[in-house]
Amino acid sequence: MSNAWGYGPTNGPDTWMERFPNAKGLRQSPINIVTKEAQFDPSLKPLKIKYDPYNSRDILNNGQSFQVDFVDDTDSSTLTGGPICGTYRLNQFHFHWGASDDRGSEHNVDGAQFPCELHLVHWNTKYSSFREAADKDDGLAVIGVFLKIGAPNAQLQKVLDALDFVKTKGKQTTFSNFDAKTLLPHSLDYWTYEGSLTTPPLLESVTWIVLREVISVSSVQMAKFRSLFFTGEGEPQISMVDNYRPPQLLQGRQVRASFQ
Ligand SMILES: NS(=O)(=O)c1ccc2c(c1)[C@H]1CCC[C@H]1[C@@H](c1ccccc1Cl)N2
Ligand SMILES: [Zn+2]
Repeated sequence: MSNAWGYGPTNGPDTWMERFPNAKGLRQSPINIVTKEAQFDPSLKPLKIKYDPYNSRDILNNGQSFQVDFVDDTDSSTLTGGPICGTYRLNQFHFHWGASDDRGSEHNVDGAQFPCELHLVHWNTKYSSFREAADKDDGLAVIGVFLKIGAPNAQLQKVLDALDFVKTKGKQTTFSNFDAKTLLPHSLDYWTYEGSLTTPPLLESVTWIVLREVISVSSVQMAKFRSLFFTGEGEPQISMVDNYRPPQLLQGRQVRASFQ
């Protein structure tokens, strides 16, 4: 079996640089956000997020996480404003989580990790497709949302209920009429910096937009994330947990805040 990248002891984040030289780049993600060093930038615009539930298509276990894919052939689910120029289309969202509630997020805030982090991935429509945008400096914009242990999240539960049908790598099922906006917190205050994909190919093409306000998730709901497997049907089962990359060096980058 090819030694595909993953999160295990022999193919995890510390080995990725062997096959993906971007790992040693100067704008890698995630990072630890030091809130006192994030400078308020009054020129930053509010985020404008318009998601159409009609665009949600399916849910897939891709062997590293699970993702909800969106039809992105029109401008009906878009991100504009904020730190970006132009219009970016929602392509998919996915999560990263830990084996226990004390870890799991990719970005840290003042050295603290959350049990889970949601990524909503958008691509710049100045390019013809996600794949064309994926390796351009201004190609992608990812909204990061932290999940914190608290009350059960009814909107998230709609996604978690579908996980029974995508337990193993490669499993996919229809997931229609889902409004991704219902996963967002009330406040759209954010930190932003120039970074990369947090998994191979680690392309340095992402404008990161990390929301300050968290959404809730219960411990029972976190256990549902951990019921997935990295492995395919019929293979020895390896639980899908700790699918996060640790924080990378800031390398002189500035983290800006949309709020004072
Ligand atoms: N944690 S994250 O948000 O920074 C992140 C990291 C890596 C990748 C993704 C999201 C997503 C974005 C859509 C495609 C998918 C993926 C990919 C798959 C097939 C081909 C290219 C690509 Cl890039 N890679
Ligand atoms: Zn991600």
